[in-house]
Order: sequence, then C-alpha cells, then structure tokens
Amino acid sequence: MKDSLIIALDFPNKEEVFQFLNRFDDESLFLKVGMELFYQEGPRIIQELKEREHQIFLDLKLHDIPNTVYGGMKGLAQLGCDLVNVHAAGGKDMMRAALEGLEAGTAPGRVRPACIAVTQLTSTSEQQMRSEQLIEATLAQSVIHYSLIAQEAGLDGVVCSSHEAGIIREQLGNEFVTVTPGIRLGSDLVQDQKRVATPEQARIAGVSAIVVGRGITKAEDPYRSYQAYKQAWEGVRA
Ligand SMILES: O=C(O)c1cc(=O)[nH]c(=O)n1[C@@H]1O[C@H](COP(=O)(O)O)[C@@H](O)[C@H]1O
Repeated sequence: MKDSLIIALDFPNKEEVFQFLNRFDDESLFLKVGMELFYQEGPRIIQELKEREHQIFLDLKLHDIPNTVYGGMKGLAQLGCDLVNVHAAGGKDMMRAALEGLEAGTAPGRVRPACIAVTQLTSTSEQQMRSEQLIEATLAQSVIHYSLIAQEAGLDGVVCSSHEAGIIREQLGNEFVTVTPGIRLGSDLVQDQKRVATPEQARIAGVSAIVVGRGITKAEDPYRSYQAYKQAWEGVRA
C-alpha cells in the first residue's frame, strides 16, 4: 500500500466502472470500492476487479457491535480484498473483533487484508465535531486519540486527512499507515470535503497512500487527470 494512489470508484454500476477502467489499458491500479458500488453490484465486483489484477480497498466503514463486525469481516476476508476499514468510534473491542474476523476468514496460506480505522471523516470540520459530536478536544487531538486506540487494538493504520498525518507518523511510528482522502489539485473544487490537501502536501506530510475520487473519475479526461495526480504525488520526495 505504501506510496499508492488509490482511485475511489464511486460509480453506481459496473458498466460505468469498466468504461472508466478501459481508458487505463492493462495498468494495474489500486482501486477503492465503496458503498455506492458494492451495494449495487455485491461481492462479484471485487472478484471481477481482482481478475484484472487490481489491488482492492473495500471501503465499507464497518461500525457495529463487536460480534456483528466479527461476522462481517470474516465474510469480507473471503472476497480476497487487500484493504478494509472500520470506524474507530466503534471502539477498541470492535476493532479487535474486526481483526479476529479477518483472520478467521482468511484462507490458510493467504495474507489477511490490512485493516485501517476511519478517525474523523475528512468531511468533518473542527467546529462541526465540537457542536455535533460534543468533543471538546481539537480535531487533531481527536484524530490522534482514535489513531492511538486503533494501534492498541492491533490495526494497521488509519484514514485521516493530510493535516494530521505528520503528527500521527511522529507519535505512532512509520509502520502505522496513514491513508488520506480529501486530495485535490490546486484547481479542483473542494465539494463536500473540509480537510483537503494537494498530493504534494500529502507527500511532504509523510502520508502512506492518497485516495482520489472525483478529481479523476469526474474529470473531462480521467486518464490525463490520473497522470496529473500521479505526477504530483510521485514527483515530491519527503
Ligand atoms: O474511508 C474513506 O475512504 C474516506 C474517509 C474519509 O474520511 N473521507 C473520504 O472522503 N473517504 C472516501 O474517499 C473518497 C474521496 O472522494 P473524493 O472527495 O471524490 O476525492 C470517497 O470515496 C470517500 O468515501
């Protein structure tokens, strides 16, 4: 996952997905399947993308009681995805159960999917967090706290914004991965995101992998836009 640019396939059906992917020839990509696509196409979409040699982040953000998350993750592990996620707000016991489920569902001899925890969504501002979640700490403190409990639960890393990635790396070490959505090139619209950064800023912050959706998928020329993001992401060394 290190240094990856993950493309968020936020499409309503697989026809649009494959139309989009046809522009990439045989390039092997890191693709994120989220709830929009998965709820329509189901587990088969993962299999079809894996058959084309892509790496898959299945982003279903599980958040439920430990027993339910255990069962959910046991099933997801059998799909052969590379990365899955939960909400850290579900708590340490839930995150431990997620890992146990993944281990139970991974076939012998196979590597279990990596598991990361969403801290504070990149569409959440500090003001919103305070007024809606009644958290009095700063947004960065909340993200670091969630990262700490995710690490204590044994998870592989977190989803956060590039703004918090540097301090997480400093406090929790280089092995603990940070995956950051909310990535925009200078000229792109911010839309519903609140904590955004450019690929260059993400690289300088020491982010492990960036997630880009609409900046590529909704661009007039998606392949060209992908190249522009990739160049910005790969062109800067921390
Ligand atoms: O877990 C995620 O992937 C995620 C977490 C988060 O805090 N913010 C966030 O935007 N995402 C996802 O990352 C993608 C960002 O898409 P764009 O804003 O279109 O680049 C979407 O698919 C979101 O579901």
